[in-house]
Amino acid sequence: MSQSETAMASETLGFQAEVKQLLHLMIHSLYSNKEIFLRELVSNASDACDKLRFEAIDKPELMQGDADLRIRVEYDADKRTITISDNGIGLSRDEAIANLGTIARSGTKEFFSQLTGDKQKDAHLIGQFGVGFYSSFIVADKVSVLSRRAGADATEAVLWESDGQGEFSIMTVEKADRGTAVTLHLRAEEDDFLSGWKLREILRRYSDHISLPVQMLKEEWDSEASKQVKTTEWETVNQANALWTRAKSDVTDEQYKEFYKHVSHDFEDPLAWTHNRVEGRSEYTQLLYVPKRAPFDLWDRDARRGVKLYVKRVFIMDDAEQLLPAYLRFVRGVIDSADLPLNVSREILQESRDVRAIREGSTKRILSVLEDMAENNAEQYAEFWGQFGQVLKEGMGEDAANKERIAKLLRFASTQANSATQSVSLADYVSRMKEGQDKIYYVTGESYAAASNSPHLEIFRKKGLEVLLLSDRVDEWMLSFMQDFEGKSLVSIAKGGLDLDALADEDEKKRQEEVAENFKPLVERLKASLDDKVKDVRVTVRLVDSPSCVVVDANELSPHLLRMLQAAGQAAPEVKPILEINPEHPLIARVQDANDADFAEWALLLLDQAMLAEGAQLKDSASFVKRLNKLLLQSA
Ligand SMILES: Nc1ncnc2c1ncn2[C@@H]1O[C@H](COP(=O)(O)OP(=O)(O)OP(=O)(O)O)[C@@H](O)[C@H]1O
Repeated sequence: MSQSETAMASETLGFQAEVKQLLHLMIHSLYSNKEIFLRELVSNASDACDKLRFEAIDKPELMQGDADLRIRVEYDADKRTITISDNGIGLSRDEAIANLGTIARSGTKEFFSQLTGDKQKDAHLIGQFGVGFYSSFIVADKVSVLSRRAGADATEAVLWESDGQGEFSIMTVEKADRGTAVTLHLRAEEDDFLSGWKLREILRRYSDHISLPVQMLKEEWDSEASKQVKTTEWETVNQANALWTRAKSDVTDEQYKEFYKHVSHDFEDPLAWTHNRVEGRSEYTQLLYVPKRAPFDLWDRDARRGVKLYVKRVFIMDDAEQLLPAYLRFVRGVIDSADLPLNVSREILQESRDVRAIREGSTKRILSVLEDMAENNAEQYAEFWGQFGQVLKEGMGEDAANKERIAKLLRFASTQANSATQSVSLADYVSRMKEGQDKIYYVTGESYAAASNSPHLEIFRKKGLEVLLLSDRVDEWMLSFMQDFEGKSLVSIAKGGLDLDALADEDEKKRQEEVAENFKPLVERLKASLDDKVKDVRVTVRLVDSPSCVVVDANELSPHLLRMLQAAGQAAPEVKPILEINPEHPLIARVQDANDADFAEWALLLLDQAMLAEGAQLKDSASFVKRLNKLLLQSA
């Protein structure tokens, strides 16, 4: 290496606690997959070259006469080292400290709290997190990073070194050329990697898709020494063209998968992908992937998104959020535009017609991938839905143009399957509708258990009518954008008067009217007694086993939504419930016979227990308990 190390301003710093934890876990859980360190370091080197190429659009002087970007992998069998070097953007001293000693991603703490100590589970989690640079320590007991930032003087280079135990040292040194060289001092048992053949094999497997040349020194057979010896000539060991520019037929599934790992920093294979060249009004290539697993920061609105933007093969930016709507933020991949200017900024992206065309086209593509999966591979779709269903639901509100397609992709829990798994599509529901049924019924609740035990379901269960059970946080919001599906309106069974007329025969209707008439005096008495606590009291047919329930008018916010608003600290209007009573329940007969002194207590009890069943918290639970005990004793 052509540097003279002047020990200037050397300091030793500690890793952030999470880095220490990550290093420890990684070494122990990823050991069976250790060759991935090379993929990660080559991937970082390639990113560094991409970044330089982008910065050089405005500042061509950064190239300093060396515009042939490339990555080199060398090994030294005597010193037992492997060095991965690039002539990319490089790191300044401050950047080295910030990027190679901390993890600057929000949610890192929460992520680490999920780790269990179980190697296999943790390996998955770490994979999701992205192992990156730190994977070097799986095979190395000392790592040196020598780097000079593009544009910085030769004397402003930096040498970062660590044994991965908790600290790293950093000093300012000299480096003749721009870029980064990462040198791994291999652990004693890792000598296998000190082989040109072995390293080439790993590079072809994991890094063939890298669009820059990955070079190694050519080796020749030396018959005198009876071994392969290195020459001084560099040769390129990968295909070195951008994978997405190749014809589909020239790319194997394995290559697609490896490329996915490079762009997504994911550890696992993707679930599906779509690769197309779009021509016409706007010209671009898209290679988009649906991951298998949700990243740990899927719910973080500021988390990085996954699609990289290239313009004519030049990397422009990571996570260009304009390229896909937010509800598809789980998608990873690359979009390469032939139309955008190279100096495109985030502001320009926002206004660009080309970007709009790309977004619309890419959204349609992803929806097609999902539709295809839903139709032809239900098991895979179920896996997708389990991970990303809640995010896709946001599309109902966010993407009016594709609402109908998204609606078909939705899956719900329902009384038919009687399980919390969301597997019922609206089309399934419609195909099972009873004769005379013209509505799609649903109920919302804080949890699956709350929804599936709702007293509102009683009559539906009795009549064998299917009801969708909704309990995801996003559901109430989604429902406000979903009035109907294929001409059938969606109706909450906990709102408004229940209109099951279409399903009741004449005798039943007549009987209901008679019952309502007979109970009029009781209803009036309850109204008077509960007064300002309820909006109305009425007799219902929706209950079978419960004596009472509460509902709200069809145009009012559901109690569940109100509670969510309150929990989020938002001002929520006060909505008085409508109390409905089940005339067939023995307790109602009991209330009817109560004397004036007890009647008020019974009325409150009917209301409070209905509120509880619905999931509300009572304002005065102590009085409820007292009242309950008093009335229990009376009937003993
Ligand atoms: N060869 C390199 N040249 C310049 N900067 C680098 C190089 N390698 C790493 N870095 C810097 O160090 C940072 C951390 O790298 P690391 O591999 O840990 O994470 P990452 O690539 O950002 O993402 P992930 O953790 O998902 O792999 C990078 O984001 C980059 O800024």
